[in-house]
Amino acid sequence: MITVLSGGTGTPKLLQGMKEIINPSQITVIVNTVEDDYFSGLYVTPDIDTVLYTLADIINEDTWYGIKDDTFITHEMLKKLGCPELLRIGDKDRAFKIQKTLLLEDHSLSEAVDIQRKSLGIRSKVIPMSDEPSEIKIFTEKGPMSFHQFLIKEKSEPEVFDIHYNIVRPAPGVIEAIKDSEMVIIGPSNPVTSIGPIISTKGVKKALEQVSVTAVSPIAGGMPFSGPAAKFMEALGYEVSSMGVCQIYADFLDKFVIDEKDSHLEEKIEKLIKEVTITNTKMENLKDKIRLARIILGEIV
Ligand SMILES: C[C@H](OP(=O)(O)OP(=O)(O)OC[C@H]1O[C@@H](n2cnc3c(=O)[nH]c(N)nc32)[C@H](O)[C@@H]1O)C(=O)O
Ligand SMILES: O=c1nc2n(C[C@H](O)[C@H](O)[C@H](O)CO)c3cc(O)ccc3cc-2c(=O)[nH]1
Ligand SMILES: [Mg+2]
Repeated sequence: MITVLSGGTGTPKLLQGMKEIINPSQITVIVNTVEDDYFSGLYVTPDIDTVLYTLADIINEDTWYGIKDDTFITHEMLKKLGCPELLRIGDKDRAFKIQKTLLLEDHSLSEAVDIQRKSLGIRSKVIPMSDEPSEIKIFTEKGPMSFHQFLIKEKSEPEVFDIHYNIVRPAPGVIEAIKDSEMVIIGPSNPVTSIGPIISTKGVKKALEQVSVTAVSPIAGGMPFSGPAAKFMEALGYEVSSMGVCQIYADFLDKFVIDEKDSHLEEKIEKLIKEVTITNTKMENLKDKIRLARIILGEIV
């Protein structure tokens, strides 16, 4: 069994490559829930839905959220009716979110996700990091705001001073999945607001210290490939580099895959962890994703 820790963009790309070279039923994905929130009365779990749509091959790869070729009739009508949504939710995607919201009336989040996973014919297990609600606050020059206000309304522009989120208990199966795994892969997701909440979940760090953990850097040449990771790492006092990412994971990390642009960091990183692999970590197409997955899985495939 391989367990993967995931957010909603970088790691789902890697999952596309992994499921091509190992039996999907051998994969368990533990997903970030810190951004989960209500929009238009629906309980939206962005990273979970992206992972489910990716494993079901229906993800919109232009945005890394929502369903490909979806329509936005309800979203546009809501705007006309004067109750616009912060998130641009598609019509099929909305149906999926309505189903999850209804399931949550008498199921936990992890039970609801497992029912939706099966309804999409996905053989990999998908587990939310926790069944407990999280709350995240981004402290900026414009004052404290929610993750989506910062990301979407403010387009990640304001300067960030700090990030706070509450520590939650793991969902059933999270600690067991880590402990029973041949290897745990930390995908190239935002180390602060995607992987940070997962490794801060009670008992997860201790479990990671007992197994083989490999991570892929979401940073190359001092820059993230996308999104606000640089601002968040700076706010927490980490260098915006693969070295900074390595320091965030240093307590439990065994192997680290970094980009060719960071080969100058190899020696420094090897002082912290056993094994460094240098390769092209940019995933532009399925070939890239399979090549990177093969390097990470090594002798397992
Ligand atoms: C807003 C976004 O959060 P989320 O959608 O949850 O995304 P993740 O945290 O899962 O991933 C963002 C993370 O991914 C890195 N990324 C993107 N493409 C690539 C790639 O081709 N290779 C690679 N090694 N990393 C990639 C990117 O730099 C981001 O840091 C968010 O927080 O950004
Ligand atoms: O940046 C955006 N992210 C959108 N996201 C992604 C969401 O903001 C995620 O939290 C981020 O990708 C970070 O994980 C959506 C996710 C969904 O599940 C459904 C709809 C959306 C819509 C948007 C959007 O309009 N803009
Ligand atoms: Mg996310």
